[in-house]
Amino acid sequence: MIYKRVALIGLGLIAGSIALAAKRRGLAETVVGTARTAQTRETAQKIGLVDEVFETPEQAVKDADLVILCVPVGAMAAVAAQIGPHLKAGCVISDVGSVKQAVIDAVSPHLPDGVIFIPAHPLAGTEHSGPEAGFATLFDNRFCLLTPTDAAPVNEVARYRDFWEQMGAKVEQMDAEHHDRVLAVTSHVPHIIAYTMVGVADDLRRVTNSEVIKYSAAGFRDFTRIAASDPTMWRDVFLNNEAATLEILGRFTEELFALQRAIRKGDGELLFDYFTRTRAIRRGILDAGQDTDAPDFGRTRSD
Ligand SMILES: NC(=O)C1=CN([C@@H]2O[C@H](COP(=O)(O)OP(=O)(O)OC[C@H]3O[C@@H](n4cnc5c(N)ncnc54)[C@H](O)[C@@H]3O)[C@@H](O)[C@H]2O)C=CC1
Ligand SMILES: O=C(O)C(=O)Cc1ccc(O)cc1
Repeated sequence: MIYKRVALIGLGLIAGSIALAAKRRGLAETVVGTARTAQTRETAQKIGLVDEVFETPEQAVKDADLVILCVPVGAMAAVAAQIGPHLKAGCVISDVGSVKQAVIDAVSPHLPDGVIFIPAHPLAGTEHSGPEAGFATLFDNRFCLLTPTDAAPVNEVARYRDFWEQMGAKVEQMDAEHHDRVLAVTSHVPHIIAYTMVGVADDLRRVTNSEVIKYSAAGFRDFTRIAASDPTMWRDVFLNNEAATLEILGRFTEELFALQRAIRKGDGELLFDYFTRTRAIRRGILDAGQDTDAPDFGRTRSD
């Protein structure tokens, strides 16, 4: 056991997976939770996701040694304001938001002295959401990035790292701004590209009444999976990682125009060289052993 009492705020895919993974490995004596809607609370209770479901975040965090905010990034500030005065002295508070600097800025002002904030981001998920989407093996062999400030005691960071490692994750530490720049490239912009491509195909379908969906090949199917991700969550990601995503999107559109020009000019050499370079990147990922077990970026439970 690492923490006696763990409280999860928001009972969706990530909180559900934490509850199941922590229970599976006996990392907490008690895991409690709360969710905004009565329906989510009822479902969580019915499927036994946590030991106890509370109606309000204030009730849920009472006496908790570890509190994890598992709500959309845009909701973090309001939740922190609500629970701040009710946190146990010396407890650890964390979050799982896909963006880190904005969450630190939103949450920190609401935390009383003595509470230890260790932001985290598990690089694991699916396009599904809600309490029934969670599963115990979600974090197995996936990275979890911690972005604590210097104020967090080293021993508490080590303890929290242990918690994630025992849930199956590979834990690394970096500063929040760096995290947001890296994730803009590896996750946020790829998501907006998928949303765009599916939107374009949908527009075409309407215009030509063609059979885009019916005959969609594997590449497009992958886009549709990503583009089925939760709209609230992804709206909040872009609103809260604006600078980094805009910078990467700027570079992306420059490259896209270069490729567009090559196609128009019949510049096969440019296209071939470009695709040869990108193929090597994929092989690099495979060689690093980061794709063999991908439950999230590559496939889902239902595949
Ligand atoms: N879905 C994914 O693949 C991943 C998500 N994350 C991050 O984890 C967090 C949670 O995501 P999921 O578990 O996927 O979402 P989810 O939609 O499955 O669950 C979110 C939970 O937050 C609650 N909630 C929503 N708005 C709220 C509000 N305004 N106030 C209070 N509670 C509210 C919902 O009722 C629900 O219980 C997000 O910050 C997301 O960026 C991190 C890694 C992967
Ligand atoms: O489902 C997928 O392909 C994902 O990309 C999952 C995911 C979504 C958001 C994150 O912050 C981390 C992982």
